[in-house]
Amino acid sequence: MTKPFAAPPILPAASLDKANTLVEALPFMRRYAGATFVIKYGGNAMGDDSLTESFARDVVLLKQVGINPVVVHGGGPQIGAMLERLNIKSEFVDGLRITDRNTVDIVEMVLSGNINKSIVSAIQAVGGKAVGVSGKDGALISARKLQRTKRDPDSNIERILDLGFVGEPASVNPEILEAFEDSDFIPVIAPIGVGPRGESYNINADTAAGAIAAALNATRFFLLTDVAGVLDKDKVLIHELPLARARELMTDGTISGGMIPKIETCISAVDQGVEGAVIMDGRVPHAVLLEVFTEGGVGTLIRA
Ligand SMILES: Nc1ncnc2c1ncn2[C@@H]1O[C@H](COP(=O)(O)OP(=O)(O)O)[C@@H](O)[C@H]1O
Ligand SMILES: CC(=O)N[C@@H](CCC(=O)OP(=O)(O)O)C(=O)O
Repeated sequence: MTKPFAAPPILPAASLDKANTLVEALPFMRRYAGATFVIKYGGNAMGDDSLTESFARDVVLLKQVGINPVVVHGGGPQIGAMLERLNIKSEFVDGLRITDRNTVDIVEMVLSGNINKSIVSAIQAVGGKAVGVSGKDGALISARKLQRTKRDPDSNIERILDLGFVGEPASVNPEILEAFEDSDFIPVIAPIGVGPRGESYNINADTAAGAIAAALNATRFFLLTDVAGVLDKDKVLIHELPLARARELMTDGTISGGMIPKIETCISAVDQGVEGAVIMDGRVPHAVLLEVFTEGGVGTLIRA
């Protein structure tokens, strides 16, 4: 006798959603297997322990599915807090911290010490393996002093600004990072550069991350910030931004303030061969996973 047909059990909607999410992720896992992703993790996204934990889980998952994540971190607010504790005044020009000899010591201590090791610990606490390096290790980031000029609005004379030990990457030697590619270790990089005489330079973390993404020919460069992505004139998120359009939006003033150096960094990374740069909200839990493994993503994708 044939068995009566048994109706399949009805899955609760939440379980079905989970299954669909996993199925949706599969083609992305295939597409990105073996790819390098450089992720800039900013100081503003670090304040909250649960956010740091969700970021660490995302990075570990990427590594687990065969992607090669490289983390470059900032720490502006944390440097500011330490300087304040030590009663050292700090000023910014065009978003860059004026960094005298005293300040560069503190910047290096906070970035390569406290912050770097707390991200390494966060990754290890969720089961990953991480190793912290600064741009000085393995001569990863050779830096030169950043030259800045500013036009005086009254006299219209261009003046040279001395930002002290603020540097820009002169060259990136990715050898030390290549050593981690075939290992289980996730590199976590502090944006400190080394000058010709072994001196330390304070490099804006977006800039350092962009230079590393370019040197590694990364498939994706993620910039985690505190807005959903690039917004248009009506404050609506732009999902895809070709390079030419990005330049137009800077010229017509739609992109301003802190977003300008980010876009410039993304344009330069894409110009140098990075397949796509994504600006997205690091305050959204699991922002990286949602961007990588879901259709449409969550931020603004900038590409050629
Ligand atoms: N078109 C734009 N789209 C999104 N953000 C913009 C735009 N133009 C200017 N911004 C500003 O840029 C800021 C991001 O830069 P910034 O504050 O320097 O970020 P972070 O601290 O993460 O480095 C946003 O919070 C926003 O105020
Ligand atoms: C030259 C310069 O300004 N360097 C930055 C480096 C840290 C950084 O960029 O951190 P966020 O990404 O968190 O802003 C600074 O001293 O604050």
